[in-house]
Amino acid sequence: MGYSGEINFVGMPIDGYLAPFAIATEEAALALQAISDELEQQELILVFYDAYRPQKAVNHFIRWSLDEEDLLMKESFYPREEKSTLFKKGYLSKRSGHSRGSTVDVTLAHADTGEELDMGSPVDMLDVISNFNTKQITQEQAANRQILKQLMTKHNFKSYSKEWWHYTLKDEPYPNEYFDFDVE
Ligand SMILES: C[C@@H](N)C(=O)N[C@H](C)C(=O)O
Ligand SMILES: [Zn+2]
Repeated sequence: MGYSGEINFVGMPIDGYLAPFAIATEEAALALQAISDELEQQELILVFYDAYRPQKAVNHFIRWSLDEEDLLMKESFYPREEKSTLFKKGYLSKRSGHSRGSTVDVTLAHADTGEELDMGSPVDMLDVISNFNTKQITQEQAANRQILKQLMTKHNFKSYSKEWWHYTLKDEPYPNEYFDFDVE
């Protein structure tokens, strides 16, 4: 839940993230619980990087993208992209599914060690290597992305071609509402 701290592509706590919590609609939360239950048999766990995102946080991302001089986190999060193109290229959205409450950024980890499966790029690496079907990763990394995708799609989440970690509930309960209450 990096947006309440400093380890994220902006490099500071993001507006509206007052605590490292994951909030989701009841419908999404129930589906995610079912996924977690199923993962237990495989000794894996779901790791959350983001869930509900206030619109004020999206507005923070927009302001940040317009500040050409602030390249504090470029090397770690968007080394091959210009920050001014991140929205245009689909790595960020001005009307984010996250603000509708039924979108999550997730990965898988081993239940015993907490070690994340190798997906070929870290969550929020804003780069072509994070595109689901990139050719820049190994077969094993691609297989790990498939494990996550199969599980999420089985439980009615749809994937996003630009970011292997980003999933939205298919029948989301608030398809046209962009919430703005704080994460706390
Ligand atoms: C920034 C990344 N975690 C993300 O969620 N990107 C999508 C496109 C979004 O902003 O909704
Ligand atoms: Zn996302």
